[in-house]
Amino acid sequence: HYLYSARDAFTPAMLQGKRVIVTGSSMGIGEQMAYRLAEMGAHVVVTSRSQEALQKVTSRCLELGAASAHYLVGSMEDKAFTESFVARASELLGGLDMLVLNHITSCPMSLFRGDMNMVRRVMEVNFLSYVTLTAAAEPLLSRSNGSIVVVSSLAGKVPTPLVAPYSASKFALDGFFSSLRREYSMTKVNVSVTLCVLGLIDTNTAMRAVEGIMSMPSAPKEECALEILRAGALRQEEMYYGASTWMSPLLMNPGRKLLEVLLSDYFNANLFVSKKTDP
Ligand SMILES: NC(=O)C1=CN([C@@H]2O[C@H](COP(=O)(O)OP(=O)(O)OC[C@H]3O[C@@H](n4cnc5c(N)ncnc54)[C@H](OP(=O)(O)O)[C@@H]3O)[C@@H](O)[C@H]2O)C=CC1
Ligand SMILES: C[C@H](CCC(=O)NCC(=O)O)[C@H]1CC[C@H]2[C@@H]3C(=O)C[C@@H]4C[C@H](O)CC[C@]4(C)[C@H]3CC[C@]12C
Repeated sequence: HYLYSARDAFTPAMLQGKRVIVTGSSMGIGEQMAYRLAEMGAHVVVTSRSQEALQKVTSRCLELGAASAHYLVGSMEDKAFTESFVARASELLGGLDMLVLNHITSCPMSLFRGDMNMVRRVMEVNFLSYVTLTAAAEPLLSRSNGSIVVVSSLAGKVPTPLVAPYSASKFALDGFFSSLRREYSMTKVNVSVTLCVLGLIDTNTAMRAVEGIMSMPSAPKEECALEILRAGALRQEEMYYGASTWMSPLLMNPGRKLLEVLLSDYFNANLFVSKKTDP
């Protein structure tokens, strides 16, 4: 009943006029999220390293009905770009209602053989830049009672060979953003955090990456994009898409949820009267 009623509660009007950032949106799932938002009449800012691709995406967003569409070019490996990005994007939007963290750096599927530069780059782009963007967005999202949407993977819940650095970055997202969600709840910060756990999606990147390595059914990026935005708009804690139906109950991990609640009783409640609490 809960899942059915939750799905019914979503209407495109929920995102009409909303001010939304989508990172990693020059292609793939991010590009499709920009188009779904445009179709719903949202204000969008898209970003990645490729200006030409972003120009095409923003033009298409305006054709599809976006209330406004802008792009900012830069790499999330560049700390100066990452640290200034949210301020620049929210200037264009006139505020911020939803931050969709989606970008990833490329890393081929292979056995880990000690490539520490690869591990550092993956953790920097796939994880640390998400934290930097969130820190900058938090005051704006608190003001709008907004939402953070974090795009993750089955590989961020299930240890996976051949993608150890990628998997580590996705597990890190779960640890950080699920903990941040607890802090928001305990300090009455009305910002939702949605972790999106995806199976294989038919983007060019993923199809190329798994070719000859794995045979796994893939789900359509267009529908995936809508499901991510639906979960964010409904302020769901987690969403599962593109994995087999029988996987979802296993991924929900009720034991972890129970421990989350039980362990929070051990904390001194006085520490959580304000978000600006020093430990
Ligand atoms: N496709 C799949 O099967 C699955 C995908 N996911 C997740 O979905 C999300 C999107 O995946 P997908 O659409 O396949 O990825 P794509 O490779 O299609 O898109 C990645 C995006 O990130 C951008 N990007 C890459 N490097 C950087 C950088 N250094 N700084 C800023 N932007 C960068 C790319 O643009 P540019 O090159 O122009 O910078 C592009 O827009 C990821 O978080 C991924 O982990 C999760 C599970 C499965
Ligand atoms: C390897 C992909 C990400 C890095 C990349 O862009 N490589 C290409 C390149 O370097 O040019 C991974 C992006 C999505 C992953 C897949 C995913 O997350 C779903 C499954 C999760 C499962 O635990 C393992 C298999 C997955 C299909 C996984 C495989 C690796 C990616 C394609």
